[in-house]
Amino acid sequence: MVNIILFGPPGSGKGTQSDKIVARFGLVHLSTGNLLRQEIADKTPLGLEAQSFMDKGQLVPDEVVIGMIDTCLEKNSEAKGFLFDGFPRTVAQAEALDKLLSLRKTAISKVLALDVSETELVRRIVERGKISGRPDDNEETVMKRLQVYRNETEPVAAHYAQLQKVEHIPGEGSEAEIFEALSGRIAPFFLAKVEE
Ligand SMILES: Nc1ncnc2c1ncn2[C@@H]1O[C@H](COP(=O)(O)OP(=O)(O)OP(=O)(O)O)[C@@H](O)[C@H]1O
Ligand SMILES: Nc1ncnc2c1ncn2[C@@H]1O[C@H](COP(=O)(O)O)[C@@H](O)[C@H]1O
Ligand SMILES: [Mg+2]
Repeated sequence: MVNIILFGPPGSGKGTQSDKIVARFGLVHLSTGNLLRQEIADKTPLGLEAQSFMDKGQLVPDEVVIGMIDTCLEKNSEAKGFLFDGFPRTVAQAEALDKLLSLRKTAISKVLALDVSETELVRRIVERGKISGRPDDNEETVMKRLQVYRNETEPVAAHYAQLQKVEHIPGEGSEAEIFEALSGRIAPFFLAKVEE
């Protein structure tokens, strides 16, 4: 299996690039943000619990998102690999993911981290807020989300850097350029499989 974490702060382009990556490589896209927004739209108890955290730019409790990912891994047991977007966001989530994958005799192949300046992140999210309908797409909430990212999510990169799994990719430029840079890091995992 090929398991990629697309890592980066809010607004760095994870969702945009995920759509292109799954189309090219056939990985299953697991975006915890999208899954949580679907739970909210469906008015499930999980969605109701998550909504208050999301609207304030806070993280949803670890056990909630880890449970969602476990269910998705189970449902997609035949997948050739996964593209994780917005997960893991805490070291506890990363450790849980490593365990869930190892139970399935697989592991994270690569963490691709998109680097974008804070000014550009805020600009993109405020712009996206004009059309997204996301209650957390406004300047006040994005500042909170960036603070949470620095405090709780950046240590996830350090966790995978210890395992030599992290590569940084410039996240500013055209979507096509960024996609080619990401694809160039993912393709070798598929070539290696063919040569085995
Ligand atoms: N290379 C780029 N240049 C300029 N704008 C971009 C680029 N890539 C994505 N965007 C725009 O920036 C906004 C944020 O992108 P996207 O939704 O992909 O980010 P994200 O990392 O998934 O954010 P979040 O974590 O908040 O879900 C979108 O409106 C998207 O169209
Ligand atoms: N992995 C996650 N852990 C905790 N909370 C999460 C996680 N993924 C998403 N969330 C919540 O949803 C919003 C939006 O997420 P996006 O990835 O930006 O769509 C995030 O601020 C958390 O509240
Ligand atoms: Mg996104």
